[in-house]
Amino acid sequence: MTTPLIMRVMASGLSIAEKAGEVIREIMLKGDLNVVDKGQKNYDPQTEADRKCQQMIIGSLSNHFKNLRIIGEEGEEDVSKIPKDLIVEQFDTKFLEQYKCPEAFTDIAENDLVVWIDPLDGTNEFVEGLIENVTVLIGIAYREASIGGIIHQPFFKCSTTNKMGRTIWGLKELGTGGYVRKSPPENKFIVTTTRSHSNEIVKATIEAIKADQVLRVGGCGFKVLQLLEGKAHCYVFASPGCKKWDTCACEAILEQDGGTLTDINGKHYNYGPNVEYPNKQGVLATAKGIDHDALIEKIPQSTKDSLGTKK
Ligand SMILES: Nc1ncnc2c1ncn2[C@@H]1O[C@H](COP(=O)(O)O)[C@@H](OP(=O)(O)O)[C@H]1O
Ligand SMILES: [Mg+2]
Ligand SMILES: [Mg+2]
Ligand SMILES: [Mg+2]
Repeated sequence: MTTPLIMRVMASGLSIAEKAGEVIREIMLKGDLNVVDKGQKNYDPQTEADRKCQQMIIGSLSNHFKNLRIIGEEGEEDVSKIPKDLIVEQFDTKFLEQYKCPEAFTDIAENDLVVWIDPLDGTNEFVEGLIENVTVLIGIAYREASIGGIIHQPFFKCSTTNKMGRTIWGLKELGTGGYVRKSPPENKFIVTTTRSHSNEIVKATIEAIKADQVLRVGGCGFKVLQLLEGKAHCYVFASPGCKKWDTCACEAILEQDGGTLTDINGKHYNYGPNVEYPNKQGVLATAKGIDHDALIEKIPQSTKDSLGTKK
């Protein structure tokens, strides 16, 4: 019997994400990030690593899955022009040997899926040398909902093996892997939020939550890792700045872990092929066991009004 598509996409994504991590470390070591500002109004850096990893991920997935719809942060790619040495052929065989496809996903076809790629999440922090914040995000949507995700953290150093890089994954109805989940402390309430994209509404919303501690770090992926590993109770970003490629992988992993990721009104985003890219109603995520609805109640009405309530 052939391996179901969703398992092959996951296994290919796991291998590609690891290789993308190597590319990011190499470029960092070389020392020239070759930064371009792609922002219209505000500074929005893109480095050599964002560009090369996007080519690697899109080129490699398209090589195996010709009809897969892939949307990447750095724009359209002409797959025929992607250098051959960036193509990753491997599938993570350990993943395929260890896990069986969930019953609900055995009959998925390529054109039922949309894959959302953030080749390097936390670019601002990468440029500033805060490398722990950097992740590679591959999110899989089926029938408009996020069902699978991969977060690779290239600069994570394993304390026992000293190996650089780790890959965290989640697939609906199957489970998660690559990390050890931890609950956040019970004696205080910690919120994590943006470090480099704040504004008056973002600040006022954080104030209203009255957290005991506010962590300001880069990247949607890194903030969700903080929720998985008990470093924060919730992630609050009352801004339309995050895009579908930031949240798709994160949502699947966090929700499979028992947490929740929605907009600030508690609604899940639609990750279908024709949606707008910005998450216009912001991002609200809670770790397993944290009351998501209670957090929504704490968001000021003025914030909800300013971000709107439509899809
Ligand atoms: N105001 C804004 N303008 C552009 N991008 C924004 C943004 N606010 C958030 N983002 C994007 O959302 C991701 C997480 O942001 P933050 O680190 O501030 O929490 C980053 O992804 P990238 O680093 O992949 O571009 C960042 O660029
Ligand atoms: Mg991003
Ligand atoms: Mg990015
Ligand atoms: Mg970017």
